[in-house]
Amino acid sequence: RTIKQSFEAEVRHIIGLFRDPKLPPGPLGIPFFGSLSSVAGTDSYTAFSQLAKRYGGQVFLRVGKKNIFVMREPAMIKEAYRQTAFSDRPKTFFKDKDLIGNKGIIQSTGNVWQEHRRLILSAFRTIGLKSSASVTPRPQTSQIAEVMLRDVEEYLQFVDQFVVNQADGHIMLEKLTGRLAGSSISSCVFGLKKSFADKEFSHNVEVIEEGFFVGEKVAPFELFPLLKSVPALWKPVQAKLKQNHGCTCKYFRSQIDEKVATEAACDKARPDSLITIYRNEMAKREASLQPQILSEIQLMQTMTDMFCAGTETVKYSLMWSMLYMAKHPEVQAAVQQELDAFVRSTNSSPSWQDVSLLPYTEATILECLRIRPVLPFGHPRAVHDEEAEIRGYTIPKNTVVLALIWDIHQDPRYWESPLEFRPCRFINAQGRTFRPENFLPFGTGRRVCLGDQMAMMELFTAFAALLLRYNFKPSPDTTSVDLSWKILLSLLIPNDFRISLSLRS
Ligand code: HEM
Repeated sequence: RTIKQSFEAEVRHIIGLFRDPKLPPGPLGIPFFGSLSSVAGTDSYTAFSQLAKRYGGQVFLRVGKKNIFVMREPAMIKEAYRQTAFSDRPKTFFKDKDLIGNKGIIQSTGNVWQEHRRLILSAFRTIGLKSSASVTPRPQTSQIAEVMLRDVEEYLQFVDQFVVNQADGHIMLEKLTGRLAGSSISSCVFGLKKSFADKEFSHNVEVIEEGFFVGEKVAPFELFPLLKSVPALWKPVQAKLKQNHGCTCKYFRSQIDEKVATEAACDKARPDSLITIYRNEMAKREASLQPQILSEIQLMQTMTDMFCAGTETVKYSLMWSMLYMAKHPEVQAAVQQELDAFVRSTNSSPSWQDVSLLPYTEATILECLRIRPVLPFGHPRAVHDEEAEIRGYTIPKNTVVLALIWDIHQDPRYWESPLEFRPCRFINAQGRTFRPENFLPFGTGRRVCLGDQMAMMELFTAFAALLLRYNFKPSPDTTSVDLSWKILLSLLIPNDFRISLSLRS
């Protein structure tokens, strides 16, 4: 009966596609499979990019059970992503009630999302992770910059060990870089310093990393939910999802307890973490009997989300920057020259507070984010409650929406010689860095990345420290640096992260 109903629904849907002239252009597809054949055989990014080009800058298609709308024109993306109608997230298994449901910040929607986004933004301003309107440097930001510098110093001690023993060192370097990104979130956002040697912390970073691989396994079930009726296929994936979710919940629950236990020693008038600010706000609302959206469970999911959003993105961005330095020794030398001159004149290690004095270093990081944006189609959005309108097209309810940020970053209409690695494109005539309007590594619109400034602070601090201390070269067992890539769920990651580091004299 279910199969018959599904078949009828398919036929109705396909007929609908044929008849609706307001849908954006795209391939027609066949019952059950939709346009699977148009996207199979290559990675998802390339497939969507080719289709969007073929259909004039946007494409609407159906793959299995999902409607997908893909855009590659920056003006259209900005217009769509400003609208509430395009601000939802796809309904995936992660949104099931016994997993994440409507919690946290990444998957949540409606009031829950709005309240959490507002609260996190305000907490980030208080902590010093987001600029407020004022241009004067804030003491909180310089304190955070110091904390990041200390995390990076610990990272370098571990990287030194890898430099001594380089056998399989690239795997070690990748793991350490993940831990650095995680420890920054912990110390700067949660106000809890974590040592790289802390086993529980390292395990949590690994579970979050593994989440992306598990997410890949879930994808076929999202497209073809009928596959879930084959227990041998679905049960192991479902069990892994639940196990990892349980593990992260337990870890972040313990982090809240740890923070509460140390809170007494903190200055309550100057809260130093998202945990404290969140709990203070919760208590305030409880006292004034306001309807409660905030809760300990919501806080736990919000912490998980911040950790997920901020760990792999920063880790892979740093890995790409190391690969690009090994590939472009002339850029590497120019960055090192700028950094050496800074250290000679100030006798101190560069932190985020010095970014304006090191424009070429910052420009090199921006160029890495342009040429290898780690979220090349952003984080998927969705149209849910009602259909949406954009440029005369109607996008039906329940459509997944993707923005091809990487296509924009490689488009010769917006960038001169876009395939070349040229940090100077981010430096203006006055010698200062700037961000062109079609530079979108952090997305755009209502759900634009909340951690963009934090990410830049981390990348700058770590990249500057790495280049001051090491030379990057191709690994001796390869002929040249491999800049090829693959897609891991929604991340753009290096195909082969083999690289050689040596201490500078
Ligand atoms: C190089 C590093 C990073 C990159 C390239 C990046 C990029 C992005 C992108 C493209 C989005 C999707 C925006 C959209 O839906 O339109 C996003 C969302 C988000 N990012 Fe980042 N991100 C980075 C680091 C961080 C860090 C360090 C944090 C937190 C500390 C963070 C927190 C978030 C959150 C919470 C969201 C979801 C926002 C929402 O749904 O309202 N990100 N990021």
